[in-house]
Amino acid sequence: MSQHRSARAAVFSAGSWGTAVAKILADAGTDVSVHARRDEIADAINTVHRNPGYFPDVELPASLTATTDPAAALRGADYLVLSIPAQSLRTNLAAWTPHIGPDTVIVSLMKGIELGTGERASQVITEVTGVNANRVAVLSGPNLAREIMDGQPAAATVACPDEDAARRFQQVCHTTYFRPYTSTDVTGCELGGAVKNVIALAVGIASGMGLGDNASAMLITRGLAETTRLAVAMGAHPATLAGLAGLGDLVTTCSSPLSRNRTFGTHLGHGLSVEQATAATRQTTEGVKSAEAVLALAHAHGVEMPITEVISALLHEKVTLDEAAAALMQRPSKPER
Ligand SMILES: NC(=O)c1ccc[n+]([C@@H]2O[C@H](COP(=O)([O-])OP(=O)(O)OC[C@H]3O[C@@H](n4cnc5c(N)ncnc54)[C@H](O)[C@@H]3O)[C@@H](O)[C@H]2O)c1
Ligand SMILES: O=P(O)(O)OC[C@H](O)CO
Repeated sequence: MSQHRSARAAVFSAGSWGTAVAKILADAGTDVSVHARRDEIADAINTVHRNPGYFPDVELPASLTATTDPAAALRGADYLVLSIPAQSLRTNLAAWTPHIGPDTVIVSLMKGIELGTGERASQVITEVTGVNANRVAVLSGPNLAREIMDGQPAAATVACPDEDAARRFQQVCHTTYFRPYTSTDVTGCELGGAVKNVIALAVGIASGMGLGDNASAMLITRGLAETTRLAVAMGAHPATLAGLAGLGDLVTTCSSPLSRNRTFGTHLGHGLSVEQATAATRQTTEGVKSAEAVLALAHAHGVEMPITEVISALLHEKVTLDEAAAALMQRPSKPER
């Protein structure tokens, strides 16, 4: 990247988190081009500097532009920032790959595991694009898009096997309200981000069933234990799961009514079916699909994940709410670990 020009980032797509990260990047002085699927969203970003689909009340930096043309968005990009539903990544990325430059670093914002393959987003990215893993990074942490759009303070982790690449992206997304740290533990960050969505479904369900804060704390704490067991079995560093992309994200997602995963769980706890809860949810709720993929990883790695197991059974409507709660409470007694 030239020392004489600003870094340039292409953000795909103009959803909730894509828009928030595009704003962070632009506020940090990075040139940003957002790829939107719909003409009216791209036009509104370019003309009135707002995204009417997600944050009609927030004015975006005037330097932030949008297009529906992937080639135009990616032209000269130092960074391709990907923020689409994890289950749609493989197909979309295959279409975008011919436009990715030879030195472009790809940054995943996605918190999901691919069904069928059990792959994390960074693995799908290296497989589909052929880009070396040293050019693939992950940004993850306790980051509710709505709060960030309001300029409220937040921190996150940028993970990449190449620590210099992580440091460079850290610089281009560091603002007065957004503080990124670096890490080389991509596996830990991605698993922390994906599994917390499943645990947030559980906490939402408990809340919807009218259970108290003790039950929420139990699910958060034991949820972290099972997340850490899986992540460590897959090569992650345990400290990552105690950090922003682990405990931090788990706490914010399980506590906030802004979380789509927690809210989806609350709907289930109120007695809605999965179909009804899906109909009531407009935005991406990664945990609903990822629960099954996480459970498959747990089985493949011989790791016990009782909360994930019960949530997966509930999502497939194999157990009732009461049976799910009883299944967790009546497990054999054991030491805490
Ligand atoms: N919203 C947040 O607060 C937040 C924070 C951190 C991470 N994330 C993660 O970011 C990722 C994106 O979530 P989001 O909140 O932006 O979701 P969203 O539903 O708000 O936006 C998703 C975007 O992807 C596009 N999209 C939907 N289906 C698609 C498909 N099949 N093909 C191509 N594009 C498609 C939509 O048009 C939209 O632009 C998820 O993995 C989520 O876990 C979200
Ligand atoms: O709204 P959710 O449940 O997808 O959570 C959003 C972010 O991942 C919180 O860090």
